[in-house]
Amino acid sequence: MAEIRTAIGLMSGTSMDGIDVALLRTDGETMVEQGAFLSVPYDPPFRDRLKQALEEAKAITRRDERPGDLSRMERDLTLRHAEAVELFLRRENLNSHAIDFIGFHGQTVLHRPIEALTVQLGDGPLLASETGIDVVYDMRANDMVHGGQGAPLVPIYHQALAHKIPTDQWPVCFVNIGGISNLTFLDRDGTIIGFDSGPGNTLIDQWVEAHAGIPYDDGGRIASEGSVVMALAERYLDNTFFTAKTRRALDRNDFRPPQGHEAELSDGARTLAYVSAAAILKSAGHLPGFPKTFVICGGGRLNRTIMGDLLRLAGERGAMVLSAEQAGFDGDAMEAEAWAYLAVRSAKGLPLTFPGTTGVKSPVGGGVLARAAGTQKV
Ligand SMILES: Nc1ncnc2c1ncn2[C@@H]1O[C@H](COP(=O)(O)OP(=O)(O)OP(=O)(O)O)[C@@H](O)[C@H]1O
Ligand SMILES: CC(=O)N[C@H]1[C@@H]2OC[C@@H](O2)[C@@H](O)[C@@H]1O[C@H](C)C(=O)O
Repeated sequence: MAEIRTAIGLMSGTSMDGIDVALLRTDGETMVEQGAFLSVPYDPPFRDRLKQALEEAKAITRRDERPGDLSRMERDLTLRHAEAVELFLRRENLNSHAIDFIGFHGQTVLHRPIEALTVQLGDGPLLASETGIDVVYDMRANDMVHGGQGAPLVPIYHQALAHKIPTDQWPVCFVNIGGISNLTFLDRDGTIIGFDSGPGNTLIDQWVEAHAGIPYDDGGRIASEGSVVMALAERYLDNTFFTAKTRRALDRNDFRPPQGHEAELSDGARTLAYVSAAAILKSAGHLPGFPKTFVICGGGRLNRTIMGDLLRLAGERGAMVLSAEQAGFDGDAMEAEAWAYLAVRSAKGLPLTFPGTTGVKSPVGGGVLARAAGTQKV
């Protein structure tokens, strides 16, 4: 029997809302047993520093460069991850010796697949020495070296979970609506296709922050009071990203929020919620078949306006839309779980990405292993 490992996954996503911590026991293949989950939010000043880091990162031309405050930021971010692990272990009454690996995503500050440039802030060796646990980090870079888009990486984890969906409901499409949205299409013949599908919550967050001073539209309530400004929605949906022949991984800055004068608060939120849902359906047009079931994960599933639009748009084409929870999963924990799963795969030398998921030439592994004493490439 394949060896079972215990791993902690750490995700700090494009929404920059905090650090998600998830425990997973897995063989890195079909055996997956979910454990506890903890979300540690960033305080507003730290979020502001992260936003500033995205600006400073625009100057990076080589992935090891850390202009401006980025070195200090990388250290502070890593120490916050170490604190999150410590808090998690304490709360779960676990000893660090019980954990084989940490899968450390870090914070993406720049992602330019056309230039084969991806930068995640996160110091693996520092996290390993702070926690005393082996850390697998930098899991996107090797994919890009081999011609991939460097994202998404979560599809292979979705595949490991998908057996929970009854086979008569396949093909199934997992959709993660985070800062950016991405999807994974799985069919019974083993087909696995994944790509970024559009602006998830980023535009909505930026809109309500600029015009109402709040970080996100809780429950989609503001949007529910507005109407879609179709001309504005179409401007986003006409972006060449949706019609290009090849799928491309997105950077947080690929879509910009509307100008203040283009809509009033609730109409803007309503329009951007519609854009989030319609973008997913538009991107799904590039799949080899239309899914029978959509499973919606990530924070966007809590925006009832986005979910309502998805139900209507997918329903018009005969598909069912389920939240992660309705399908038997934890929609908040899934990405952090994925990073734990990927860490175990990386340490076992199993591929992380595939031609159908990132466009990489052939399946490749990735990640760098930082031993609690010393670093090596895996
Ligand atoms: N209760 C809620 N109502 C509406 N939206 C919510 C709610 N909770 C979270 N969100 C949205 O979800 C976002 C966070 O989602 P999530 O944590 O899945 O993203 P992420 O992991 O940071 O991003 P990515 O998957 O792109 O890396 C928030 O920024 C917010 O827009
Ligand atoms: C470069 C980068 O960090 N991309 C993220 C981002 O957030 C969502 C989407 O864009 C996805 O491509 C990816 O994260 C997920 C977890 C992934 O790689 O599967």
